[in-house]
Amino acid sequence: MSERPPAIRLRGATIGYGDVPIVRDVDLTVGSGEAVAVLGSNGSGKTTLSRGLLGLATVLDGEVQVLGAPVGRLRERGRVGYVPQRHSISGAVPATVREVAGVGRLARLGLFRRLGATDRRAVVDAVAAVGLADRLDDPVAALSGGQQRRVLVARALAAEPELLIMDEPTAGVDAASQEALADTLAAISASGTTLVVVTHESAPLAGVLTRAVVVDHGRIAYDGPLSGAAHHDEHLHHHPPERQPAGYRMDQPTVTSGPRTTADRER
Ligand SMILES: Nc1ncnc2c1ncn2[C@@H]1O[C@H](COP(=O)(O)OP(=O)(O)OP(=O)(O)O)[C@@H](O)[C@H]1O
Repeated sequence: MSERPPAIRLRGATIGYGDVPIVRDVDLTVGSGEAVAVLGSNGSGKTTLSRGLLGLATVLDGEVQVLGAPVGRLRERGRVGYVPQRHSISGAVPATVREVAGVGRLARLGLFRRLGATDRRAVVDAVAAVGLADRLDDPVAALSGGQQRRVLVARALAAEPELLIMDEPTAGVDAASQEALADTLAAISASGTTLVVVTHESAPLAGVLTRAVVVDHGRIAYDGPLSGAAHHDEHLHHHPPERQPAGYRMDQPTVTSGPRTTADRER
């Protein structure tokens, strides 16, 4: 048995935006090293739950602890990696794949440190892990949407986080790359990293994710083996959402992007 605290611990947690609750009265413990799928229909609250773990949505009631610390109080933020729900990196930023992945590594080091040889190697490894080794020095703007999505995954991997939270990492990613991602996540999981993956398509990652949490109208409707989740989530095969919020900048450190505003959502 691990002596580490649970990676995630929610007790009576209500999470929302402003003073509007979205996820209500949730109890959930994810042990260190677990690999969990968060499933549920569009709008059920999956993203809000994951953003609550990152301090990007408001904890309105109850307790939310991440890696043993109340949310927002974790000092080394690079211990938690996040792949946000975006289909691609919006253009206009003249950065290369290596540079974007490097930003993820900086989140671990603190922004004013420089990348050393070990860090640079971790960045290259992360990019290779998502199958983009041959695109390292290409501008991300020259990549396809699915490839840009993989760069976001590499950015999170580069920090070698203890807890990796991914929102729809396989959306818009082709089958071969999904397989590569599954292999990468399997390796990370085997090394002890805790995985929480919000997804509409658990099949590509079924070999990695063992436990499923199904969110329905802001509450947990099922928590058990992934194999038993399907009939609790009749919307599992719905298409992932199409939203692409404005104002997103890929040069932001991994977990510091602010919550979406109402204005963003209405665009
Ligand atoms: N920034 C926000 N401000 C206010 N309400 C929000 C915000 N983000 C999401 N919501 C609302 O919270 C509810 C749950 O949204 P959430 O994104 O958590 O759902 P989801 O289960 O991840 O859905 P999807 O599968 O479509 O991504 C929705 O009703 C949505 O309108």
